[in-house]
Parts: sequence; structure tokens; C-alpha cells
Amino acid sequence: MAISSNGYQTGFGNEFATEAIAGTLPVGRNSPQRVAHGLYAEQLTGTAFTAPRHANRRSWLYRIRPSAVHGEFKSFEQPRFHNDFGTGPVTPEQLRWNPLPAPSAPTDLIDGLFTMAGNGGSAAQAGVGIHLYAANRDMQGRWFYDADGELLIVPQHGRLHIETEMGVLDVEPQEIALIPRGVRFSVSLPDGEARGYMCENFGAMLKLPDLGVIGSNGLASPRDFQIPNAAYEDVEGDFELVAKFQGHLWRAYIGHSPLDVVGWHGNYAPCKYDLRRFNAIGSISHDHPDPSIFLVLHSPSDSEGVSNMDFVIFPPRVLAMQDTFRPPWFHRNIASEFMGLVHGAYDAKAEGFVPGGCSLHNSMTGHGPDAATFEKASSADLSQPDYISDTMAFMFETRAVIRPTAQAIAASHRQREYQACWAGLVKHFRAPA
Ligand SMILES: O=C(O)Cc1cc(O)ccc1O
Ligand SMILES: [Fe+2]
Repeated sequence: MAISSNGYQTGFGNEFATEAIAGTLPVGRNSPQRVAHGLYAEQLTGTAFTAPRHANRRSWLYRIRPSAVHGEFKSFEQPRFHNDFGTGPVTPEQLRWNPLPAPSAPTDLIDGLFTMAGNGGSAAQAGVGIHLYAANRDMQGRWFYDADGELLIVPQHGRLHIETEMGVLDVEPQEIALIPRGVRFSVSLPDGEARGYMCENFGAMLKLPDLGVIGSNGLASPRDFQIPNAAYEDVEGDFELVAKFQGHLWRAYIGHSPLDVVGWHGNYAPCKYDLRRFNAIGSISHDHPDPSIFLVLHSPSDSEGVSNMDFVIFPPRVLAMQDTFRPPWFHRNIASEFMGLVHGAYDAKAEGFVPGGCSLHNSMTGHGPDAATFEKASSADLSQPDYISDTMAFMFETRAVIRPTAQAIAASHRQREYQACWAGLVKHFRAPA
């Protein structure tokens, strides 16, 4: 069983139409009395029926069997992958981790998920679940869907071949994949192993930010988002469908591949985006701008301007600001910040923040450049620009505090000495005589 890519369409949130067999899509209606080729019609909605037109997302899928056809759901445990973010005290300490160790036993993407942190939950339809994955095996005869949230997958090492109901996404490090709530998929690993990050967004669907005074271009361009063309398989066998529903995993027998959608149309679909295409906007006079300038996608909350989650990147760029401490400043924010590094080095941390690693700085926790970065940037020659190259860091930034899981705090890959990176920031103050 393997479906290869049937190519892509482009445009974030567009109305798409695609068929793997010509003549599949009905013309002038969505649900004709009989669908072409003996297919079933099925609607998949991602927003309320009555959501305003600009926010309304749904697609029509024309498939070999309806998605209702499968066995009984039974509880399924993958104890490292969950939404138990706890209700007790949460440490305000700065936290950092090394990459998740590679599995020793054969482990597919679902078994390789490790929940690091999160807030809110599917019942509240707000917050995020933040997970790492490390896998070394394809998902075999197994498909997954997440009813709790949209999935933002950030591969860090190894490519992912993601076969979804709506077509195939081939994703490599420095690209991201977005899988809408409910869409069934399986993942195989063309490089035999893979490691990365996965954010489960329980809130409103991710969207491109408004550009305001930036104008009509800049940041992530809608045309750079790639949406798969329909691709399907007609396969029967003894398989399993794994669902994530209300924070728990469930498993049902399924006698066929659910990737049986021959054609679909609509604006609710998976997509991928190459972060290297991001058009970074920055300061060309003085001062280091707020990181919102690097916003790729955001999940709005009910309060205007306050996101449930912002997905921000720190891509290669040129820094030319004058009379300025060029790296990120020391700061405390109302928002909470979970960061990861896909490639290279991050300009606020001379060492210790490694590709595949991650950090957590919660609301009002002081953080910023480490001592080595401070020393270097405080005396750097500003007559020359800094070419920040070979880098791709990112941040999941949320309005609610990000609660690390008990297993993340206890993990052997946690850097228990992280705070020491600021210990060298000695007193330079001398009161004028
Ligand atoms: O903490 C961080 O490294 C992320 C970050 C980067 C930046 O340029 C400004 C603020 C901020 O929180
Ligand atoms: Fe920060």
C-alpha cells in the first residue's frame, strides 16, 4: 500500500477542486442522487455551518465508502501521547530540552509521539498540545485522525510522506504540514527515521495574519501554500483506525483503507508550506522589532489581536540596525513561548539550544540572550550588517500559560542546568561619582 503524490494546487484557504478520475466531481450540485463511478458523497466541515463566509471552511469528498464504515471504537493507550497538562502548580522556571532520543524498538509516528506541554483542551476548543516525535518505522495498516485539533507538523530531521484522505503531502525539514481536524492520514518515513515537532491546535483554525501597514505582500505568501491533488487507493484488509477524541486515543477495526477519496472540492484541506519562502520584514534603522513581525500563521482567540496560538519563525535574514543590540533583547512577556530549532543555530543562544531541542519560557518569566551572546553583540562592529544564515528556529506562542507535562519535567533529555546560561551576566553598573 502506497499512494504517491499526484501534485499540488496552490493558495491558502482557496476553493479547490480536484479529481483523480475525470468526471468524479458533480457539476452544479454537491450531493446528486447518484455520484459518478458509484462513489459516496460526504461533507466534512471544519467551521460551524453558519460561520461567516470569509471564515467558513468545508469540503465535499467523493469516496469509495463513507467514513462511518468501520468497527467499534475501543480505548487505546499510547501513554506518552496525551493532553494531561495537569491542574496543579506549574513552575515559572526557564526550561530547555535536548532532542527526543531516537527510539530503540520499531516505532511509527503515532507510537513515537511524546507530549511536552500544553494548555486548554478540546472540550474548551482553546489552547494547544505540544508534542515531539521520534520514529523509525512507517505507519503500517494504520490511519490516524485527530478530532481534538488541527495538526501543525514541523519536521526537523527526516522527510515525511503523509498520505491523507485528500491527497499526499511530501514534507522535508524546513517545510511544515497542516492537517485539519478530522482528516485521516498515515505517515511513512522515506529516510527510515524522523524527528520533529507537532502542535495540536484546539482553537480556531490557523490563518494568515493581516498585513496592516506592511502592505499587500510580505511574510508568508498565500500562493506558496501547497494543497494536494486527490489521490486514492482501493485496498481491503485487516487494518486499524486510530482516533484522538477528547484527549484520549481510540482504536477501531477497519476493513479497508480510508484513503479512498477519488475527488474532492472545497476549502477545508491539508497543506504544506516551505518556511524558506517566508519574506522576512525587519528594522532597517534602529532597534530589534517584536517577534510578531515573523508571524507565519495564527489561531485567533475571541479577543481581537490576542492569539490562541501564534506560529512564528526566525529565518535567515540580514540585520543592519544601527546603535542597536541586534539579537533578541532581555524580556518578559504576557504570552508564553515554546521554541524549537529546525536547523542551524539561533541568534539569541550561542550554545545549548540545538536542532531538535526545545525551550519553554512562560508568562512573565525573564529570558533573552545568553551571556556569551550578550558579550559578543554588545561590542560587535555595527558598520557591517550581520548575515544571519543557516538558521530556522520557530515559536509556538500562546496567550495561556504552557504547562509542561510531568514526563517532560522528568525527562532525561531535559537540560537541568539551563539557567546557568545567564549566570555569566555580571554587573557592569557603576554609579557616576
Ligand atoms: O525568546 C525568544 O528568543 C523569542 C523572541 C525573539 C525575539 O526576537 C524577541 C522576543 C522573543 O520572545
Ligand atoms: Fe522570548
